[in-house]
Amino acid sequence: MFSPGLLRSTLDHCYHYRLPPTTRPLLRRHFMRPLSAAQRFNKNTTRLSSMPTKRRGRPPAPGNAAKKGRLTTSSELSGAPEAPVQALPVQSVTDDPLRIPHPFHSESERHGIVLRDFYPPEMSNARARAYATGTLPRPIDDLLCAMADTTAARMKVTAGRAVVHWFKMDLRTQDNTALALAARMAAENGVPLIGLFVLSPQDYEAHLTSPVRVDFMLRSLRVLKNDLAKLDVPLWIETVDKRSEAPARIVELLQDWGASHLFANMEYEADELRREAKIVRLCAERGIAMEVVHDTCVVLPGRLKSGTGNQYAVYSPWRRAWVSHIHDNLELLELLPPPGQNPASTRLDFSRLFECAVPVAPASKRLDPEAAVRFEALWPAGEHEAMKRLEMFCEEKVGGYAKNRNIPSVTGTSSLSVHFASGTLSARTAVRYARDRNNTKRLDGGNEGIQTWISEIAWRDFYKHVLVNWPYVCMNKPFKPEYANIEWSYNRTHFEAWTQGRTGFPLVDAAMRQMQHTGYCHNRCRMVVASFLSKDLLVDWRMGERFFMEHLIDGDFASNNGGWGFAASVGVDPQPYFRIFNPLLQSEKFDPDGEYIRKWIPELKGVQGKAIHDPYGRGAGEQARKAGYSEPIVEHKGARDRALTAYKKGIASGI
Ligand SMILES: Cc1cc2nc3c(=O)[nH]c(=O)nc-3n(C[C@H](O)[C@H](O)[C@H](O)COP(=O)(O)OP(=O)(O)OC[C@H]3O[C@@H](n4cnc5c(N)ncnc54)[C@H](O)[C@@H]3O)c2cc1C
Repeated sequence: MFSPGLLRSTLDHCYHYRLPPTTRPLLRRHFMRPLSAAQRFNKNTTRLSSMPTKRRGRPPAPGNAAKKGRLTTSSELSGAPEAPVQALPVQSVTDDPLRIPHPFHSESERHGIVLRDFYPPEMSNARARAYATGTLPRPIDDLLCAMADTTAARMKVTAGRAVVHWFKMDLRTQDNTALALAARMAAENGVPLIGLFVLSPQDYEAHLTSPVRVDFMLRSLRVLKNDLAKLDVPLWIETVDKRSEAPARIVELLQDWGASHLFANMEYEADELRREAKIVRLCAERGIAMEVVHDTCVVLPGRLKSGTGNQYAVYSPWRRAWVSHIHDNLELLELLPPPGQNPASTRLDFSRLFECAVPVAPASKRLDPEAAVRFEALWPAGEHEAMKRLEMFCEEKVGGYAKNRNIPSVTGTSSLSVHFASGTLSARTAVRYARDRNNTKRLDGGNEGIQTWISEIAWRDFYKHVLVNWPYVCMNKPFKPEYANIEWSYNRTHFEAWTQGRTGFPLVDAAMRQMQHTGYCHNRCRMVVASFLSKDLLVDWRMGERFFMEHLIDGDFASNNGGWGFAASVGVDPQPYFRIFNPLLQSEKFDPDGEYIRKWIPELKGVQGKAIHDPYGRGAGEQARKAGYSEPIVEHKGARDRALTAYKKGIASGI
């Protein structure tokens, strides 16, 4: 059973969406205010306009969804044809100034940054700012309103034949908020708990999920399925070809199983928040209660406010607030138990569900057999492996973390990001485990390695907080909208040299080869290569962001976007854009003996001394050339000047 403190915190996680009294009227006001002419136009012409209706960048028809039930008609949710629309005069979308795309939108489409199969053109900077100021509802507002509007309906729902937990990026049984709540409800009502996982190949395309990440998730699902089976809990895996069909299919499954409660943890990306808002409403229409709760962060996004009542946009003060909030609310670090045993009758009553096999990856995301074996050996999957890795790191490495974490040739970091990204480990468990090993039992005192490591996990929370409050970062816009006006380069030769580790800058090349080979790259090296692409090559940072997502095993939208924002100076980092990494100095400082470079660039194995950092500039050019290593594709000083000019001009352009 849960302790009182833990129960409180769980309910807080669960019912945060019922909104603090001060927020609720605000949101209500926002959603109930009369529609502007432009909004009325958008609402009426959604199907007449050329814009697709399912996309990350489009807000819900403002002010309306809840009241008019626009999002909850079954036909819209199921994608079935609707009754013919009365022909309305076709007006230009430019009637709504916020719908005018950004002037450079065709560049971002042409270079695969905005995926037009799924999303609208790149939005204007004005539209991004409208999200920032709350003039446009954020995706989280959609979900909060859906939850608020369905409260009465959900409260009335009585226990059905089963309770369902929908696993998403929370592939674990330990300390899983929604799963624990589902399990408790099932136990209290004497009905079985059922696990559900929805595999959507289209989502993998739209979200650029890498094949290694899909492979890791599927392997983790196998572990999860076995663990649940020991508790007589079935795990049903449903493949939904069209992502727009997922909401209706989920409801259908619940109805088949006679389940009247569905639990899920919240995911903070725009598509997911909007999808969950739809499912909440659809479920409520069908007499099913869907509960979406916070779980993935230690501190709920949006919970911490600065002295002026605003959301923090800078990490350091936010982290101080994060630490003191946890110290004041220690129940945030209490861990939830795994589910208990299902009734024995489950095996009979739901026998078919136990027969469900974990599918193979969709064709476009499948690893070749050699790579599959390699990645399985490199990255054992599942929550037991995550715990083993956490214990081993805290026993052997965390003490030296502050000293070693920036040295890529040393295995000084935890490599747990893959587990956080797939949810095989909760961030709470990691923080709690490390804190308990600290002599002060504080997050900001005692062992320096532990403190530093916990503050890195705080970065993960911070970037999710940024994503929730500035959701346009999830719609291909930079956090600082005016940085969208920089005239980036789309030089294919440069970009490919970067992706293949052939830029002639050894540290950059070593890092990119590490990523290609292992699906992972050291944090310092991620910063160096991201800075190199966006500043030295002036290539649109979003091409790099995409490439990372397509190759990383720990690809996580918020952290990846945050990291790119930091390195390209377009994000929350308060440092000015003219702080430009010098790849040579970075190499000398963080890989002084060239150990990391030699490991990943066999062509340079024989290069001795300091020449390893710059073979062509330091007398080892002939040797490097003979071994087939590229010459530098740019000259840093000139590239730096070019970047400074382009940044300055773009920001000043005032678009
Ligand atoms: C350009 C760029 C892209 C990145 N893309 C991703 C990504 O897709 N997914 C991802 O998980 N991390 C990303 N990061 C952050 C960071 O590089 C990785 O989290 C880290 O290298 C993972 O290694 P580790 O688990 O050994 O980290 P450790 O040093 O052991 O840190 C522990 C945990 O803290 C979190 N963390 C550490 N540093 C950061 C950071 N800078 N930002 C956010 N969280 C952090 C991670 O969850 C990490 O597992 C990116 C950083 C940059 C600069």
